[in-house]
Amino acid sequence: MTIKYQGLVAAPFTPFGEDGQLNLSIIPAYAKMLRRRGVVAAFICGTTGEGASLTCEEREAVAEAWMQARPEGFQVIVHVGHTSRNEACRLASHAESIEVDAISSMAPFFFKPEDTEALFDWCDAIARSAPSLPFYYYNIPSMTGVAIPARELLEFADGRIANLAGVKYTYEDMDDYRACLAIEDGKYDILFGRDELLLEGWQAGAKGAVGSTYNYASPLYVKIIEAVDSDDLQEARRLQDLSISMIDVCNSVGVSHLAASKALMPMLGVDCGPVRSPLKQMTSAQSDEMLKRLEAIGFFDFAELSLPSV
Ligand SMILES: CC(=O)N[C@@H]([C@@H](O)[C@H](O)[C@H](O)CO)[C@@H](O)CC(=O)C(=O)O
Repeated sequence: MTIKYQGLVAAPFTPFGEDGQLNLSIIPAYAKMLRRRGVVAAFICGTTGEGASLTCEEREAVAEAWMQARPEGFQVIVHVGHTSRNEACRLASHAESIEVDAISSMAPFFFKPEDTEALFDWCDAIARSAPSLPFYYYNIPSMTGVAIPARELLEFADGRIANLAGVKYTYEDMDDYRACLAIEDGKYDILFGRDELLLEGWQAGAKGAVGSTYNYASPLYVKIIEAVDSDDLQEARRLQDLSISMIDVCNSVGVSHLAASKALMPMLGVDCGPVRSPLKQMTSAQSDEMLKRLEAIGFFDFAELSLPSV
């Protein structure tokens, strides 16, 4: 059952028009652009995709649009997590009915699972709603407030959730990350989710990584992976430092990292529009400031983009 995603998986932004409604028409160009820039799959409706701010009907429409648009061989993983288990199960069944490649769910983030068994029950119900699809637990304590070690969940669920494929691991606990990879010598696919630590994740044994900055800076990360794989750690560290500087800029312009980085997408030919409430939209002054600071760190060279005229 376990499939291994090898390489970069982007977590796409959900495209909205200026009216704040879905703009699905750009998804074909979005999928082609990702593929052309070295990305192997899309993890949709997650954090970057503002999945928690979409209705279930919108999430289904986004999943259908990616399935119709995806280039040959490009995989689609659908995040189906929700605060209502019934809705999460419904989204999982829908994902199975349109034959996506895998599903994933984060822990519920209002009423939270109090222990490993409660988290297992949550994942089990969702995974059973799409029994033919690989299921990934989405570990993202910074957003859910649930920091149950992923290794504990995998050990508890082992042999009980038939389609458990692994974890999408957006956390900095490298001991737990390594412990997940070590279970039966790599039985589970543990996708690394912290772009600013990709070097560390790859050294620990990651084979696949999911992230938001792979939407617009994938060439940089392709080079980090190549440098680690060829034991050129000095070069890998230099490149990872550029990623950290880029993320620092997007984190410090006065809006969320998500809103700041979504505003970069028109440069890639895919205008994903505004963010949805409650996130704050960037002002044009903030955007100009961000572009100036990105230019100063060489972003347009390492992300292989043209500097827009401002
Ligand atoms: C909280 C958050 O958005 N985390 C990002 C990272 O790619 C993150 O943006 C990056 O590490 C920069 O901090 C991803 O792990 C999220 C992700 O894959 C998703 O959108 O579901």
